[in-house]
Formats: sequence, C-alpha cells, structure tokens
Amino acid sequence: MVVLGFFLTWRISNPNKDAVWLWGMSVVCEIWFTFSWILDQLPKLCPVNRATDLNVLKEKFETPNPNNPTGKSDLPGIDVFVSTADPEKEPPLVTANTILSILASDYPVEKLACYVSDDGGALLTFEAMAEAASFANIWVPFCRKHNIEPRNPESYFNLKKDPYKNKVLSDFVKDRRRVKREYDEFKVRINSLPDSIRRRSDAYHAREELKAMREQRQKKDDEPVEAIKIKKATWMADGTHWPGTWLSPTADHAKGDHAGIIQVMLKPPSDEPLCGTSDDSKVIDLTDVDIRLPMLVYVSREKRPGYDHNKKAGAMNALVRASAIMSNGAFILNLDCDHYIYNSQAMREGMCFMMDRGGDRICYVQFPQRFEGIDPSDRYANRNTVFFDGNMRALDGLQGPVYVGTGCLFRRVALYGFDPPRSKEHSSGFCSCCFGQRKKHATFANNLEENRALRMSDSDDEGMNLSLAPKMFGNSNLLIDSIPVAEFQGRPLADHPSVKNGRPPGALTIPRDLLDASTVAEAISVISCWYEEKTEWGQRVGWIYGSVTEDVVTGYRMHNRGWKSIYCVTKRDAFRGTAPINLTDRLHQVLRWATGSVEIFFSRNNALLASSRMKVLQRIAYLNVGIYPFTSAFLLVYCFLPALSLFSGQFIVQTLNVTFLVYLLIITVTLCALAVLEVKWSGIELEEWWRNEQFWLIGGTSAHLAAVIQGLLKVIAGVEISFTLTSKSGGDDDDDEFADLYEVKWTSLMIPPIVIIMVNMIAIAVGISRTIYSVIPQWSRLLGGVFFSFWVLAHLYPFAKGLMGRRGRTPTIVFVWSGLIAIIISLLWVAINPPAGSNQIGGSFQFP
Ligand SMILES: O=c1ccn([C@@H]2O[C@H](COP(=O)(O)OP(=O)(O)O[C@H]3O[C@H](CO)[C@@H](O)[C@H](O)[C@H]3O)[C@@H](O)[C@H]2O)c(=O)[nH]1
Ligand SMILES: [Mn+2]
Repeated sequence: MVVLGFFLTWRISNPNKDAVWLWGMSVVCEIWFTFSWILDQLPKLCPVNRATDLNVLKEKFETPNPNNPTGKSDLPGIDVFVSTADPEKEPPLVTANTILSILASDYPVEKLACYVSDDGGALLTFEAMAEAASFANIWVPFCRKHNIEPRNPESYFNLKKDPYKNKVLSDFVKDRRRVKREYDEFKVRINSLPDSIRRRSDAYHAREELKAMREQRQKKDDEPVEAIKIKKATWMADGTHWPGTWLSPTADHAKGDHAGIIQVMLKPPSDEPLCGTSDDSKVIDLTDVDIRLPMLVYVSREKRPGYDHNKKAGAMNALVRASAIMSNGAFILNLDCDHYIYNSQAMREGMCFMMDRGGDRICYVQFPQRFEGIDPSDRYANRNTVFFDGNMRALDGLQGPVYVGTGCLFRRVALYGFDPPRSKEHSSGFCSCCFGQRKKHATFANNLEENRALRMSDSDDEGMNLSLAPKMFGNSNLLIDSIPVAEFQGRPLADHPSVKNGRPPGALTIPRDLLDASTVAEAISVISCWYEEKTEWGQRVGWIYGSVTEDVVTGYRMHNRGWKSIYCVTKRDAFRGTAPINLTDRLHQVLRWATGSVEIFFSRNNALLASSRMKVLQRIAYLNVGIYPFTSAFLLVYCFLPALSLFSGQFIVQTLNVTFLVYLLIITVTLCALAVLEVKWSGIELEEWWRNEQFWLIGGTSAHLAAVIQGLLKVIAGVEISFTLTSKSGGDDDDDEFADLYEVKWTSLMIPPIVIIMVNMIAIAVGISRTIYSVIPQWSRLLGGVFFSFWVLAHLYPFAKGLMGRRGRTPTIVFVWSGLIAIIISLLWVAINPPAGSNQIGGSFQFP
C-alpha cells in the first residue's frame, strides 16, 4: 500500500507532456485499481481456520444424562429448503437425487423436514418428487445400514473407486446390487415422466380440439375463422386436473401463473425408531435398521399476473412461512436443487457452531460451494477457489462470510429480522437502527428472559406488544405463535432453559401429529400471492428483495443488525453442486451476479449506509461486493492502452526512467509475493489463482460492463432485471462429459473481449512492421509495448479458446465483424494521429 501510495504520487506529479491524454487515462485507471485493490485486501487482514468436534456434539446431545435419561437426541429441528424453478433447465433427476441425499442424511429423522419449492409449478417436478419419496424407502435404509457416502444415488453409483473397499462384504455385495437395480428402474421411471404426462394430456387435447373443430364447422362460411384456442391443461396420473402450469413452464419460469400447491409427500415420522424386518418382500434385509423417513413436502407458491414474485427470494420466503406452520425447525438449511449433501454429517458440523456457547449470536453457518463435472483445467475458474478458500475464510475472521445462496444453515429467528440477543451490550449507543428512521417495533419474544430478548431494531419500547407482529409477518396466527418456539429451540445447550429447569427440550415443539388438513390449509394461505402485501416480508423479514443476488443482501441485512456468521470448511465436502462450464452460460452467470451487485450498490443496502453494528472491515468487504463491477470501465480502458501505445509510439510515462522502473519492479515483486502467500495459506494451486486472474479480466471486460449498464438502466429508466437460470446438466450423457465446454453460443457479451483481442493483435503487428521498416529500428522499445499487449492477450486466452469451440465452429461472421471493428478503430487512429514518418520514431519515448 505504501509503495502504491508513493507510486501514484509520482505518477500524478510526472505527466507525460507528449501524450497527456494517454497519461491522464492511465493515471485515472491506476487510481481506481489501487482503490479496488485496497478494498479487496483489507478484509483479508484477520483470516481464521476452524475445526469442529462431532464427538463433543454427540456427547452433549445424544448421550444419556440426568436431564435426558434415555439419551434420545436433543438436537434442534432443521428444515431443509430446496429450490427449483424449471424442469427443463434443472432436470428433475438432479433435484430428485438432491432430495434423496437430504432424506438419507445423518440427522435425527424426527427433527428433519425437507421442503421442495417448485417455482415452475410443474407436474413433472411434482411427479419426480413423488417417485423420489417412494424410492427413499429403499435408498435411505440402505444408506443407514451400510454407511453409504455420498448419499446421492447418482453420484454414489458413479463413484470411480472400488465400492467394496472397507466394507463387510457378505450382505453388502448383495444389497448393493439390488439397490442399484432399483435405482436404474427409478431412473427409467423419472426419465419417462415427460412422455407419460404428455400422452395423458395430449389425449385430452385431441378430444378438445376435435370438439372445437366441429363447432367451427357448423358456423356459416362468411364468418371469420377463429384460431382454435384450447386452454392447455395438464392431467395427473389419477385423472384429476393439475393446478400448476402446463407440462413445463415457459422459458420465463418466473411468470407461469398457477395456484398455490402444498403436498405432504412423506408424513412426519413417529418419534421412536421403527426397525425393519428380514421380510423377503423387501428389497434388502432391514433387520435392526431404522426405516423411518423424514418429512417431505412439495410446495409451489401461488403465482398470478400482476404480482411481482421476487424470484428466488420470494420462493424462499414462501417456504419460511409454510415450514413455520408445518414443522418449525429452529434452523433452516438452504440448498439449490443441484447442490446435494455430499457429507451426511454436514448438518451436525453446522450444529457444532450453533449449539456452542455464544452460538445464539450466529445467524448462519455458510459452507463452501464445491463443484462436480468441471473440466480438469477449470478454464473459466468455475471452482472459484480463490473466493471460497481465500476471501471467505478471511471474512470469517471478521464478522463472518457472506451468504452465497446455497449450502447455508440459518437460524430461523435471524431470518425473521430480529436483532441478535444481548445486542444492547455490544452496540455503541449510537443509533443502531438501520437508516436513521427510528421505527418502533415490539420486543417480540415476550416469554424469554429479559437479557436474551430478541428485538426488532433498537426499540425503546421494552414491553410486549404482539399486536404489531401481523404488520411484519402477516396475519397467520400459527406463524406468529411459532416464532418464540423457534427461538427457544435454537438456543445453545449451555444456557438452554430446559437444561436449567430440567424441562425436556422438546416440550415446546408443535406436535407433528397436528399436521392435519387445517394446518395444511393455513400453510397454503401463507404461500398465496397476496399474503405479503403490507407486511415486511422481503423488506426486513426473510430473504430480502430487490436484487438478483438476493443471497448477498440477505446476509448483509443480518450482519447489519449485529449478527455474526461462520464459515465451515469440512474435511469431506459438506455439499456439492454443478456449475456452468460453457463460456456463454458462465458469462451470463457472472453477469447476473454483477448486476445484483450493482442493484445493491444503488439501493439502501449499499454498505456505505451500514449501521454501526457492522464492523469496519466487514463494511469494506460488502462495499467491495457492491463496487467491483464498476472496475470494468477502467479495465476496458486499460486493456486498450498497450495497443494505443503501440499505435502512437507514446507511452504512459514520458521516459522510462529509473524511478518508474523501480516502482514497477517493487510493485510487481510485492504482488507476486502476496499471491504466493495467499496461495500457500489457502491451499489452492498457483494455476487456480492464475485462472481466477484470467477470468477476472474476461468477466470484467464483458459481463461486469454489461451489468453496470443494466444496473444504470434500472436506476434511471426502471428497466426490470430478470433472473436467468443456469442450466444444470442431467449427468446422463456419459459419452462426452465436457461437451458443454466446447459448445459456442453467441452472446453480445463477447464483443468487448473480442475487440480487445483484435486491437491488441493488430497493434502488435503494426508495432513490429513499423520497427522493421524504420531507419533505426528500436527493438527494445518495441519489446516494451509488445510485452504489455501480450499481457492482456494472455489473460484473454481462455476466452479465445472458448470462442474456437472444439473444431473452430465459431461462425465466421464473428471474426469478420470483429476484424472490421478493429480495422475501423486502427484507421480512425491513423486519421486522428497521422504517423509523422521517421520523426515520430525518434520521438519522446526513449530509454534512459
Ligand atoms: O425465480 C426463481 C429463480 C431461481 N430459483 C432458484 O434459485 C437457485 C439458483 O439458481 P441458479 O440458476 O442455479 O443460479 P447460480 O448462479 O448457479 O446460483 C448462485 O447465485 C444465485 C444468486 O444470483 C443464488 O440464488 C444461488 O443460490 C447461488 O448458488 C436454483 O435452485 C433455482 O431453482 C427459484 O427458485 N426461483
Ligand atoms: Mn447453480
């Protein structure tokens, strides 16, 4: 930082008088780069590593003791949320496998509930979930019996390693073979679902069409023939009408209108273990194996024209409410449909933090995102290890990692918008409510000890005032009543009142057998379109609306209240998911992320407006998240500088004097040392670090730039931003695993990087030919310019490779266009600044 400071001062005070424009442009860029670099570095000042001890958790919660003589698990309830939106982009088989991995995970069955949110309201997804629920009867006990890992059947049966290693062979070989056969049949059933649904519905449509045609024929000839319009409908297997959308929602998954649907696919299990038998009709022998399954619920919130459904955030909020009524787990695990549980102990790992002393101030435990199916060289830095093993672990030493949308275990009451317990002691006495408006809100959990009471903002009003709750949470009484229960159940054991008073911790649960028709009806009412009207859902409560990166804002709002979060890196990956390996899909993904950041920047969730409860370095980290897309503008300019310098024969400094070179050397050496340090500390490879640098430039000059423009359009013209889903591969096509990598799909995001590549290549060519034909060739000078051009090109290499496809299948027009643009720019250049013959060569650009 110090060297950068001196360097910038020197740069500013030594303008290049022969090319002030070049000097000015470069200095402005350098100032911005320094600023953004500092934003990036400061939050890394106190990195930490954490470890958990699952045995201690077991000892405290699942071992007989005076308070718990039977040793029955005292662990709190967890509701797992899985979101899916479009069965075409998110294959139901993938979602089904995720569900199976959750149902089979190692957590007390009666404390676990799984909710699938289907934003598409698609019958296909519904039926696939029903199939998964039925296959779980075989899969889950099998996993328990033989300690299977991972508990996602698709991944398990595709494991490359020997399945019989470290296993007691006798039973296992037989069981595995049988379950595998069952799984194959399950897969066939899932894959044939689209056809059978279509056949079912087509038969109906054919009948309807015939009817309509007959009616039309009866009309007189001179009447205009109307287009035959049949209201499309989908039919369930039992012959009833599916209240969701047509077979698959339209590409615009966010808009498929349909009723709210809740279906309990697996009922809440009994409280006591239920062992299987050696009954021959069972697929495998289940003597002494607990065959209970966790509760599984299919939820598709209502969608109607004229309502803003708020994308994923809206879907999650519907689940928060429905689950509060149906199972009210004190904790919520959020997973995308393609992120499955890879480590069956993962939830316990998270619980170690939540249930530890002081754990009641933790709003969420974020796990790193890990990916499968990525090309070995990770061309587009999909693994994102620099972020997940560097930045996120560093943030853990501050107030905690940001929430990244999946693989995150929440404390339910933190999502409800309460302040953390004991927040008064920690707040500085400065106005700690968010943005100056001191809203009065009731202290909620009236039945809690005073110093623990959770607050909405720092209300002066300490009394209980339940009448305000409907204003925030809407008017479901079941929902409101469930809130203090969730708070109570989520308390760390150390100060758990039940331990103090000898009360069984389960005493406050809503009995699961109450899950009757009226409960489900209430749950359906809270997923209706209008439920959130005039409430604070999405504003202060639940997932926060207004950004396509709902995750970052949602986490931000919790940190802003003084909650802290934990980053939990487990030895065996907790969860694994997929990522887009296709260049275009990847660009669109980072475009969405960057757009979300710009949205945040221009909203009241800009970190500059953070409350005093947010730690300074944490605030800088969030500021960086909101600001990074803006770097793209400067990056774009800087990528053209080497070319401009080769064209003009000028450079960003007047003379390459010793001071400049020494600064350059020190900065370069320091940055290299820093990179090595970070790589060593985070345990990633230098290769991965370099991929990250490359993609930073690729994304920076394409997607981030577009994001800034989109964001500005939203602010200025109110143009809405849509959530473009990332396609998940089915994992079915074994013939070519990475075919996606080579597919070239045109997107206008590619234009800026292509132009940069072209201009720099032409510049190198121009530079070389000029040097060759000049009277006194100055090779050393050429070397300088060419080096920086190459530096830019090296960063863009993966991009160029992506454009080439596998056998150069890029439409030639792409090259023609970019060539054209590049030539026009060079010609323009010559027109503005005509080369002055040999004079120019002997110009001002000289080595010392
Ligand atoms: O209207 C919508 C849109 C999306 N989703 C779900 O959101 C998840 C994430 O979508 P995806 O296309 O996979 O986005 P990614 O870029 O892969 O996801 C990252 O970034 C998103 C924010 O941009 C977060 O929501 C994700 O959790 C995070 O994994 C998926 O499960 C979708 O089904 C919905 O439920 N409803
Ligand atoms: Mn995803």
